[in-house]
Amino acid sequence: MDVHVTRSELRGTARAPPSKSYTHRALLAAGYSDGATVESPLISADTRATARAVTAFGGSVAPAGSERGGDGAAAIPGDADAIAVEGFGGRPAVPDDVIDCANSGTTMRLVTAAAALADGTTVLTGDSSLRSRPQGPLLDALGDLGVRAESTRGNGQAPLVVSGPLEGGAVAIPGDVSSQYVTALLMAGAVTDEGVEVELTTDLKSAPYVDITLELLADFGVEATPVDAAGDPLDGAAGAAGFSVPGGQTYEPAGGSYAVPGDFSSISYLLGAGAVAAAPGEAVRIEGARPSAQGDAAIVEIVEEMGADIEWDREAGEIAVERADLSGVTVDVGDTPDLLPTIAALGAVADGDTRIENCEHVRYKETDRVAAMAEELETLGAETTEEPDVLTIHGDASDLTGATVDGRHDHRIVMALSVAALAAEGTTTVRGAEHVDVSFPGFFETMADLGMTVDRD
Ligand SMILES: O=C(O)C1=C[C@@H](OP(=O)(O)O)[C@@H](O)[C@H](O)C1
Ligand SMILES: C=C(OP(=O)(O)O)C(=O)O
Repeated sequence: MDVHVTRSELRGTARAPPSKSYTHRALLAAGYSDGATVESPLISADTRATARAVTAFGGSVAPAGSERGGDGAAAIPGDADAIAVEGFGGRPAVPDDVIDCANSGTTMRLVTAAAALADGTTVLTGDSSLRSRPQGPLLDALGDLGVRAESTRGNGQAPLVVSGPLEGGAVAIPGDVSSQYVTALLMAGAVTDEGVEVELTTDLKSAPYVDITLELLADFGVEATPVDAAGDPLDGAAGAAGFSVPGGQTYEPAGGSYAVPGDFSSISYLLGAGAVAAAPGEAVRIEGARPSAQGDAAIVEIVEEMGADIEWDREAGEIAVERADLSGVTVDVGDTPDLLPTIAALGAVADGDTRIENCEHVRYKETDRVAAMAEELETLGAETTEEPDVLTIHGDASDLTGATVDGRHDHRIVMALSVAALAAEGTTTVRGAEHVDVSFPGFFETMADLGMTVDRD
């Protein structure tokens, strides 16, 4: 599907969708439990993949309050305000079919480790994008823990074959490809007999996502600890040399339910759009923005540093942003890879250079987002410089004019280019707009409600 975005003035209030990262973890944690309710979940293509996996392992998912069973993930309406999960306990059944992780890297990593707990063989696949992403370090780690975990093509990419059961043990793994490998091992390790000790062989990228994992595990009564090189406990994942999770634990959320916070990766598009295109003298307001362990909340400070006037009432979870003349910034995205597309789009609108550093791991997402943003912003008239680990957008040499740009089958590229389109002369066509279904299904409806002129084919 193509959408056609015309330069617009925005005003009014939007609500952030629930966090995709928290929803994935809450659904699987509920699966590891004897059952729990996930409140305010994100219902999207990616989280439906995790819900399907929970069902495949012998659990069940249904809108809270509905009859048990039903068609599982597919039957959950997009506006479900809670999901009742029947858990499979610590031992997943061997699925009777291939688990399709669709476009979701988080699902594939977390479910690969879960599959290792089953006393049999599970096959996992995904769409062409997901089948091109790296799974090798997790497969090697599971292999070192005594599990058969292989790529059918022998190249560390899906389809994958996993044969358990995983008993636990000590394992070393790189931290600079995907933090999801660590999350996966910690979540599964808690229900093994022996527990899992993870040693990192490199620095940890995307560390705040492991903090999300640690926070959620604690909320489910599961203990997992980041440690320094001496093995001493740390308060969080930043700078950790490893992680330790005892076995034999039971997932049990306080009160039998878990409430998912708003998604700051999705908020970044709403905040960026307001900073670029809020009507003169008016603000764009965002609800559902309470603080959590999400590293992507850094977008507030980043857009402020670019020159926008932002008010964030953390208690109420409300952000207000007005349009501003933006200036370029230098940002390290080692902890916040998903912000690169948004920051790059804003850099194309700002004066001066925007330099996005420490971004090599952003090349391993749904697409190579460093190259994709460089190329598609240049189609709009921006000037960029791409290096292996740095993307620079030269705002002074960027004069955005509407054009046809390719969303690269990547939800974040689609949404970031739509933000850039708000500052371009004329109309911009964004191809592949349907991919917002992965993390923000109502994105274009939300933007239209704020005043974006958007037509769809
Ligand atoms: O754990 C998670 O929920 C995620 C971790 C990040 O991936 P990496 O850890 O692979 O950088 C991020 O890009 C992804 O959108 C979600
Ligand atoms: C990369 C992302 O998610 P995943 O790794 O789950 O595909 C994302 O949401 O930007």
